[in-house]
Amino acid sequence: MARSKALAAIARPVADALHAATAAAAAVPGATPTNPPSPPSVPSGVLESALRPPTTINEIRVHVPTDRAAPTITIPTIDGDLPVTDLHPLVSTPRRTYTPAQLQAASLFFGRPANLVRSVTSLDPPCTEPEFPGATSAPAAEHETVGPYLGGVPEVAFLGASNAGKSSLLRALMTKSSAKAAGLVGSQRAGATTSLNFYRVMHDPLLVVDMMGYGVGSRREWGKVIETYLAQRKELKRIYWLISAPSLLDTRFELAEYDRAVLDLVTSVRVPFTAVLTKIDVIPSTSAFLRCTDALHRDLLDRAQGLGDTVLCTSAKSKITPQWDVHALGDPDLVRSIGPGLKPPVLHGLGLVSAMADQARVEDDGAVLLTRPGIAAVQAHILQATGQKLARWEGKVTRLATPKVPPAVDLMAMKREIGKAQRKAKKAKRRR
Ligand SMILES: Nc1nc2c(ncn2[C@@H]2O[C@H](COP(=O)(O)OP(=O)(O)OP(=O)(O)O)[C@@H](O)[C@H]2O)c(=O)[nH]1
Ligand SMILES: [Mg+2]
Repeated sequence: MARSKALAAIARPVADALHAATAAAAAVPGATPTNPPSPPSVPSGVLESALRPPTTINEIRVHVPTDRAAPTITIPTIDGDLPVTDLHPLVSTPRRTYTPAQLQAASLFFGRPANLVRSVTSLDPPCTEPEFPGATSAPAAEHETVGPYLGGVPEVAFLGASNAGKSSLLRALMTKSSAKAAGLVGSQRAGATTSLNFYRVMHDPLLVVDMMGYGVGSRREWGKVIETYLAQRKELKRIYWLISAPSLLDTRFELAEYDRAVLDLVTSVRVPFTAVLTKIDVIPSTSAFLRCTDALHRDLLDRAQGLGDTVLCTSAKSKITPQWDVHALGDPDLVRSIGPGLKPPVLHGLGLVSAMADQARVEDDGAVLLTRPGIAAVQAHILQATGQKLARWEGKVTRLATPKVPPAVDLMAMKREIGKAQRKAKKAKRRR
């Protein structure tokens, strides 16, 4: 009831904002969002405040001295280079950390067969008024409720704009065969998922809901379904709000108008939520990665009233080679030396993501290949959000003769391997 009231209070402004944003996008077919003016540079005095992230991080410079003295990392600002230690409270990502055993336990849980148990296209009361103007016209809606069958089971939902990567992330959480059997596929076409789809792993008391998207490519009546579901579903324990890295790169690190409106909606329904930065494999550099997470944090701080607790970073691609500066941010010695608070896995960059990957492998040319970055962390997060006991699954991990998930990344070993591969490559080059 309280949720409904809160929703009623903001539904109209949200719908208006969605209308404005979607109509603007629809007005010029194929138009890309106009780039906002560059944010002003921030004087270092402002950066000292631990409450707000910086509004500019253009580039990070890393200087690693040859004499093994402590390296320095600086960020250029209008007041000169700012040592990165000063930025620690601002640029570090507060996130839950999981032990390797917990991550393995979560993967083990999701490694079992999962099913699509229900698809819902419309919720009672029937939707009569379009809430996402600018979207295409509606097919005849089939009205149904989620039903008593699924009542009482804690659930989490994947919310995000069309094409944000919701279905792909869910597919990455499950085994290939479960995802195939459940018909869970990602699609290049925005608006591919047209219903609320409830998935369940075995008979465990946990449902993961893949939602239809909002924004460009969505349909009018979906907005009402999304709002009603978020506001009224008492089983909903946590919302995972997905923002794709390509969309942030396109808009020069600004959230789209409709994403901001949805952030306000999510905040108003008072369901805890977690932001997920998806498709991190397309991010071209460490500084772009920092600016993506920074943009999300800024909006979470400004608008989410402390409800959105963290930013998880994921790629649904099974293997990625980040193009980031491996030596700068993945080097544990370096990481340790730059400041007490700035150590893995809190650090942005490769250190953070590789710590979240199931496995990191060094290729012959020294490139690092990460397997399923962020996926096990999302699995563990979901288990915690729905009250599953990770410890119960940890026990099973140790009893398994061959754990399905490879051991967690050893950054030191990775560093040694990178050095070895690079020396080998150099030698081969000299010989040629
Ligand atoms: N590079 C890259 N592409 C991705 C990733 N995740 C999803 N994609 C692609 O993004 C597109 C959209 O993915 P979906 O999972 O269908 O997105 P969605 O949010 O479910 O979209 P709707 O169902 O339309 O709301 C597909 O072409 C995917 O292959 C990722 O981690 N990396
Ligand atoms: Mg989908």
